[in-house]
Amino acid sequence: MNTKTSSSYSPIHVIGGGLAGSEAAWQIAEAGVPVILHEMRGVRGTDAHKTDGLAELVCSNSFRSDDATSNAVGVLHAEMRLAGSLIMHCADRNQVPAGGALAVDRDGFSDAVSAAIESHPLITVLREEVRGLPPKEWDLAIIATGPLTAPDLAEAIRRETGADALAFFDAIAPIVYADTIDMDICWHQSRYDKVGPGGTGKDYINCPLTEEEYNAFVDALIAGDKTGFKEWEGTPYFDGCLPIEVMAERGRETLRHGPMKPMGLTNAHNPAVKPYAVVQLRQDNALGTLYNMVGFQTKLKYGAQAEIFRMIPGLEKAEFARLGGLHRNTYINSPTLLDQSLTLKSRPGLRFAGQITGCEGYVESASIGLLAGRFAAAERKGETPSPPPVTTAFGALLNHITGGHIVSDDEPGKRSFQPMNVNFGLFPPLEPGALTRPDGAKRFRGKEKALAKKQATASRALSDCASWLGKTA
Ligand SMILES: Cc1cc2nc3c(=O)[nH]c(=O)nc-3n(C[C@H](O)[C@H](O)[C@H](O)COP(=O)(O)OP(=O)(O)OC[C@H]3O[C@@H](n4cnc5c(N)ncnc54)[C@H](O)[C@@H]3O)c2cc1C
Repeated sequence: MNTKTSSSYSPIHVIGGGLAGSEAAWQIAEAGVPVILHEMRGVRGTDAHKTDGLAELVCSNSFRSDDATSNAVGVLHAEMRLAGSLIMHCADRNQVPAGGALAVDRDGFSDAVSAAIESHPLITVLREEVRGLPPKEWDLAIIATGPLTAPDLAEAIRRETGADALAFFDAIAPIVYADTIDMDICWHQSRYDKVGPGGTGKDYINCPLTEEEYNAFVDALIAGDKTGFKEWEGTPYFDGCLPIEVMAERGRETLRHGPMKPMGLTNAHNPAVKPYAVVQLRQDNALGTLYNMVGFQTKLKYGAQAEIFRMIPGLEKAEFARLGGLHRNTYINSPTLLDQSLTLKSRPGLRFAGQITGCEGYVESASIGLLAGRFAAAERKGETPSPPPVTTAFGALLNHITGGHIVSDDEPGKRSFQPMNVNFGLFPPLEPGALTRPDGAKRFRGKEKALAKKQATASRALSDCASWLGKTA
């Protein structure tokens, strides 16, 4: 095996070159420790990945809100940037306009991550499927094989952990060729004309529906031909990623209050008439030739998808670059299995990272990869890994996964562990008296208080993260 080893340390093995594994490998190498990154794509694919590129985004191209002042995922972005994240660096350089969100050109992003990893003097990439738990010689290793871990390794993990496999469903949304969207019916506008970084307030394409069109669309969704998935019956959906037809089944108005809400949008072709519902499409590549249907993840059969989505005004002649789909998503019961440095308690030296630990989302997966990489590098150098304070977004998410924050009588493993996006509910409450109005008055009114709490939590997180990293925020 030809490995790059211009370091006195022996290598750490990272299995899986997705968002978490790529970030973990980068952090280890930047700490001066060599890495061998094992990625199976190129030899074996998954049901959702389409390329051999590292850190491929399997569905949406959005890293969600980039607002570090009052949004938890925006705070996580900022903390990752402070910690020298490769994933954030490449996302920032491949940004496409998306209102207040950070969305990326998916190919440009993955190419940038691949180039940085493959050219790093301390990282060796091996294209191979790892079929079992790391052998003894790999004394330090990280498993970051994601929700679509190949079956042999998934079975080996199940045998080692002894726990029943946990799983839920994730669905992906279709992507449309922009030049097949009828712009005599649709118009460009961001909700409430919000202007994000590099944006114009016109970042989305909007398709208007009348009440009659909306009702016909909902009926068609409910009647549509669904993918058969009997073997997975009883597996729950992740609530943040419900298939659109499942939302439609929950009530006629559900979609109009969810992904099809018309608020903050004015039909440029007919400003006097308020649309009853709106379908939004977000730019998916830097060229602006592809747009994804926002919140339209689906398990409808391919034929049914094309037919039903062409009922949407403006999409009558839409051609799809990719249709939606449904995938099983596997994760481990981390609160019982992992310690605070993401090490498997039953096998010192073996860490887990990314979505397989039970976090949810691209940014969260990458951030847990970042932490696992730092912890493993510290261990290799004979240092004690130091977890981030629980007041940071890193620490809040880590504590959700490892269960360290549970102070009730319940054992961590006894609660039902559900994958979760980062959110302010995971952060500890503010210290008494932490909220003060700029004018010095004590009382906040209504929404003002909720916003002030988020802002104070965000600012505490960034300053504590900077101290943890030995930097200034
Ligand atoms: C269908 C689907 C849609 C999703 N959509 C979104 C979304 O829109 N937005 C969002 O924020 N999150 C989404 N997620 C959730 C999650 O953010 C992504 O799955 C994310 O890619 C997880 O990052 P990861 O690094 O943990 O796993 P991955 O990015 O999947 O990386 C794991 C890597 O490990 C490799 N691998 C697997 N088994 C082996 C093996 N045995 N040997 C070697 N290599 C192996 C895989 O090829 C892959 O490259 C989705 C998940 C799924 C399953």
